[in-house]
Amino acid sequence: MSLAVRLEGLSVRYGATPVLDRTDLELPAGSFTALLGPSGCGKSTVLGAVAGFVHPATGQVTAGSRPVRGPGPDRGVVFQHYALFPWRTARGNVEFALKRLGLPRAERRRRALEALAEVGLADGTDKYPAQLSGGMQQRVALARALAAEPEVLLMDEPFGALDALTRTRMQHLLRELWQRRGTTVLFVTHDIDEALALAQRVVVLGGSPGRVLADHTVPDGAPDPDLRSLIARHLGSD
Ligand SMILES: Nc1ncnc2c1ncn2[C@@H]1O[C@H](COP(=O)(O)OP(=O)(O)OP(=O)(O)O)[C@@H](O)[C@H]1O
Repeated sequence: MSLAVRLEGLSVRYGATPVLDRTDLELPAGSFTALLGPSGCGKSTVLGAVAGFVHPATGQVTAGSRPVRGPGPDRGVVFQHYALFPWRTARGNVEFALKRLGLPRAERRRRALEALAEVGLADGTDKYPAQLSGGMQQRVALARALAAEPEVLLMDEPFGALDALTRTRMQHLLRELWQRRGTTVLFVTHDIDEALALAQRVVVLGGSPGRVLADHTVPDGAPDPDLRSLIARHLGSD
């Protein structure tokens, strides 16, 4: 089993405040893991450490075979707030993100159009963010992350601002994309049902400073109410 991401003894402090305490986590290549936990337990901090935005006080984060020293194109990030440039079209936003890869213009365009089609926005490529719904803007953000062909997709409550129906649609889209592409996904949420609907594995973070409280495999097939209650208990016991 090859690992896409490894956290070894990761501790993070913001100033004098410890936020994560010696956290270990391994993400096998191609896996889909949800990171679940109450507000403030350090979920975004774990994701930020893998993305390379947050630096460990102690411990190490490895992506592929390389220690993480900062952001890189091997790790794509999707946030709750889409952070699109309002003055660029959907295609322009995706193409712009590809500039840092040093790809020729024609290749940037090809990849942008392909990624936008993959997220169901083939007809919206020339629209500006203000002309797109929240769900569509999040599709652009997803296309922007996927167009760089990252090995790891890091998602921080990406559907948290969407209405229930759009959210369900986006969850289906994400599952499909993951199955098709085999990208390793780390998905932060505080919604237990979202975690169980999407992921193969649910890691519960909690405590202050945060640490891994539980790590569950999600069986394929029908929802498992016992697993749901067990995870809910872990969340409640924080
Ligand atoms: N840049 C920062 N400077 C200082 N404290 C921070 C910073 N970022 C986060 N924190 C604090 O660190 C703790 C963990 O934050 P983090 O955002 O990782 O938690 P979270 O579990 O993702 O929370 P939420 O579900 O609310 O997004 C919180 O107490 C938060 O207030």
